[in-house]
Amino acid sequence: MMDVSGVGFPSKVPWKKMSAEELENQYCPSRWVVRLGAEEALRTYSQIGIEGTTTTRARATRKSLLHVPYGDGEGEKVDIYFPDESSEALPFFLFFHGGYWQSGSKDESAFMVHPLTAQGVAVVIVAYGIAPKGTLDHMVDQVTRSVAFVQKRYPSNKGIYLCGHSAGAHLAAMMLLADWTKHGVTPNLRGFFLVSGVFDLEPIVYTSQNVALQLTLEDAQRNSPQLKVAQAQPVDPTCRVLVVVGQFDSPEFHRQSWEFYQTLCQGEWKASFEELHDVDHFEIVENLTQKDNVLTQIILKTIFQ
Ligand SMILES: N[C@@H](CC(=O)c1ccccc1NC=O)C(=O)O
Repeated sequence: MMDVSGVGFPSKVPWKKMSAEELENQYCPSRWVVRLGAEEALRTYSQIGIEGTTTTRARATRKSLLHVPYGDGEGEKVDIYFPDESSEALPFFLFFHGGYWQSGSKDESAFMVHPLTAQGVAVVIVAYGIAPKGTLDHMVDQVTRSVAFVQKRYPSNKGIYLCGHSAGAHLAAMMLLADWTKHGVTPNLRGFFLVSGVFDLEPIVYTSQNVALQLTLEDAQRNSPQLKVAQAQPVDPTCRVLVVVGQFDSPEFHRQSWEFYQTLCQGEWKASFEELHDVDHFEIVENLTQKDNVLTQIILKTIFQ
């Protein structure tokens, strides 16, 4: 009989039947890049991130507040980039970089600053304490505090939008589950952009990524929005959640995004799903440097709808 639900046993845990090599491959995004070799793809990604952030782009040309602390801990800093207008009644777009919770930094992740600030959006690039020094639980706490910080500092904001890439999409998705009561503020969350994310962390435990992360199965389950989001209530039921994956992302990354989207739909979340044509795990973010890019346009349309 056909499984019309699409979430029956065979489709739900295909990774459990994979060999260790196949699982490693599925969770190594650079191996799925078709336009370049794996190492060159990673180099290009970090080069575009650095160029977009420092030398000629965001920091040189936009009004900004750099290395602003959102907490007392080491590295708990954000960079805030502003549009030309001086109002603080702006939409705020927060970005959480990827790198499997063990690489990347805010200083090379300001990809989208130009096209978004040009349209009147303030962009906040968030740093968090990566592994092996930082634990995943601590990163989730840091990200929660960074969101609360923006709401407290800019109470007249016209909406807070969270965007994460890959591991950063996981951190952003954890904010769907956050308990804001202990932070003394309810952020004005209006949208989530979850780009090429990982939402069920259990398979990661069995890959080489876990050497630095040291996740137990319990850590992975506690930090898996896939397992928790159906029970969570949106603070604002009109808040949009957009799940996006690249055509050339691996089948496991496609499965992760699709199943997370389906679970969101089973709850009360206003979710949508997009597979972006002709892009891989890295181009999907690199292209946010361009104003005419399809994801840039989706983001702007969502913010200004
Ligand atoms: N070592 C990984 C790197 C990686 O996954 C990655 C690198 C930059 C930004 C996001 C990444 N993936 C998930 O967070 C790879 O070779 O694909």
